[in-house]
Amino acid sequence: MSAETLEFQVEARQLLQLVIHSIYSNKDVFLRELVSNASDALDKLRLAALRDDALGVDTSDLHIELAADPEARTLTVRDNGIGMSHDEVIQLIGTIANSGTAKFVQELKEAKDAKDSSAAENLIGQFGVGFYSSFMVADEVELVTRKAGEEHGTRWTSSGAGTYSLERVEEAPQGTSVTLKLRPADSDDQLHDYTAAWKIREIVKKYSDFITWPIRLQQETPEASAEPVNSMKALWARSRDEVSDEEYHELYKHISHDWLDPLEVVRLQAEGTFEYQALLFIPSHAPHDLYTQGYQRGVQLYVKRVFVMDDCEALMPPYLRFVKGVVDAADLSLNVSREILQQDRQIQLMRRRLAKKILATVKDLRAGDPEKYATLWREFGRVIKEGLLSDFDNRDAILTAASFASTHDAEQPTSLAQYVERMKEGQQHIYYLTGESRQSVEHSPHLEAFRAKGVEVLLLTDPVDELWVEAVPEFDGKQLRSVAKGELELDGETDQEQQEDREQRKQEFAALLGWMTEQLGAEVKEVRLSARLTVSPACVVTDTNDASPALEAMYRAMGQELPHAKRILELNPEHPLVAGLNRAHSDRPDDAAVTETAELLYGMALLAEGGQPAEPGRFLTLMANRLTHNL
Ligand SMILES: Nc1ncnc2c1ncn2[C@@H]1O[C@H](COP(=O)(O)OP(=O)(O)OP(=O)(O)O)[C@@H](O)[C@H]1O
Repeated sequence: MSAETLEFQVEARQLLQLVIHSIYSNKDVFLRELVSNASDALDKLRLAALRDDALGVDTSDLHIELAADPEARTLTVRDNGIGMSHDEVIQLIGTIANSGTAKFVQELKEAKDAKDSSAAENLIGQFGVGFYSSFMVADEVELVTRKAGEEHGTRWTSSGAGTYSLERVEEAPQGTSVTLKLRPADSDDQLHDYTAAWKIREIVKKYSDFITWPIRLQQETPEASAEPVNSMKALWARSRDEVSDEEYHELYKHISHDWLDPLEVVRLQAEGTFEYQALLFIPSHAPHDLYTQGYQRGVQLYVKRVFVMDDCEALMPPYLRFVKGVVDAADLSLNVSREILQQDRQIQLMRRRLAKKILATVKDLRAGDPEKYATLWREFGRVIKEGLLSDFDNRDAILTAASFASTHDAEQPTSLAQYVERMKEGQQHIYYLTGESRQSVEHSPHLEAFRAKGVEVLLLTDPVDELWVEAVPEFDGKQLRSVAKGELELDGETDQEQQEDREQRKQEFAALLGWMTEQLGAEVKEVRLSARLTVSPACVVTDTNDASPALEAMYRAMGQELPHAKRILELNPEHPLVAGLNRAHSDRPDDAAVTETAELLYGMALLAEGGQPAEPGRFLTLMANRLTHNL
């Protein structure tokens, strides 16, 4: 069969261009990526053979082989793993499945155009370019592969420009070999001589020592090739002081496909009836697709050092899906299925313990390394808060680990414990305000009385905040209370005098309030006086037991319709506009100007909280009318 020429998918082509003209300084990592892929392929083959007797493959000597030819300037990475079919080669090598690719490529291009090489390097580091990193060191790459169980193989070749060729190979060994036609060494560009045995050894030791398959370096004398370059020691089974941070970091990169170091390493050894070892990593940045459906969790399951399963969802609750690592359990079958794992009581206990350990680590970081903690919370706080809705057992641990923006400090987020410490005398509640952005909530009229009295309010602007505040009743015995809900009674200040004052005001405004409630009845359930406002004339609040508009919108987006709850319009009786409206209503109850002003007041209250009137056009016409009258 003759060769076919195919085009790379657009994003893949763009990414390749950026890799070829790479600004990524550490070129050595290409070998780590190829060895990592080869190791995964061996894991997959062993599992496939275990599950399917009929596959008929020889798994007695699974290994990775590195062969260099200094004359021809080639380096080959060969494995006798699972291999790829013709279609898989197109799918896996010719395209990039990652959903964030287009955005990543765009950002990378911008960084390159701006000649900002550190930003570009950082972006590549966050995304990882896997197999394509070969093109950092090679002019041409050839991949020959035969999938286990198939008869023919496939040869893929490319120089990394727009296209690649595919060709059927009648006789190919099972597995995959990748041959790089190396570019000339250039020490200025950190492009080393990758045909030198010492260099290859150095790279493998540094990046791939823990790989559980033998990595053999083919040399002139066959005897020398028998000894693997890597030690193959499972890092999770070794004690902490035997393993360097670098070794942990390289294992993390292999598991996660991240190119950056993890933020924190977490170890756990459980002994007793159900023995397991866990080596977990908290990444230093959130992946692009953390919030997309089907995001794969990165915890791998091993049974007695043998890889069993990738992204094992039974080992981590969904809100800790960003955690990567390895769990090695002693007493499971190699054939264990996902379904069995989900139901296994021991696994459930393990999952609970792992979650607790991660949360305890977050808490410890807060005290011991505030800078790391700040990064962690910035990157993953949003997803950890999802646990407040699903992990009842760990609710307190999550609340304790969490940070929130607050009116106390424009820059520094606060913990709930710190908030409670700062609570004013007589204050019984933890106050919060939810909204779309810090900017919109900070200017919300709902905060006015709190600001005036110096009472701190948490500013919650993640979508998940709307949900968990409904589900979490209290922290440390203090109830959480929205400043935009219900009747405001600032704690500890309902003294006799104020009560009387309020009663009198109510009577003065009773007629206006009754009339406005009727006028605006289609949209609001009540118009009343406010204790919240000191500057603005009006604001809208949600009744105590009703869902906020944001929550309603959220349920709608999830395909669930909540009954629409009308809200309450609150007026500030001290504001000249409200006082004037009250007078005008009692003097000229039938004047259209009074009706229009009442409607405008409601529209203004909606705008003040970042919303908008139901009919913005009508609002503007009324406003123009009123302004014209005043000229
Ligand atoms: N040696 C190999 N044997 C079998 N399949 C392979 C081999 N190398 C690559 N593949 C397949 O090609 C896919 C793409 O590889 P590539 O290195 O580009 O990305 P990745 O390893 O999935 O992720 P990342 O880009 O984050 O490193 C792999 O997921 C794997 O399915």
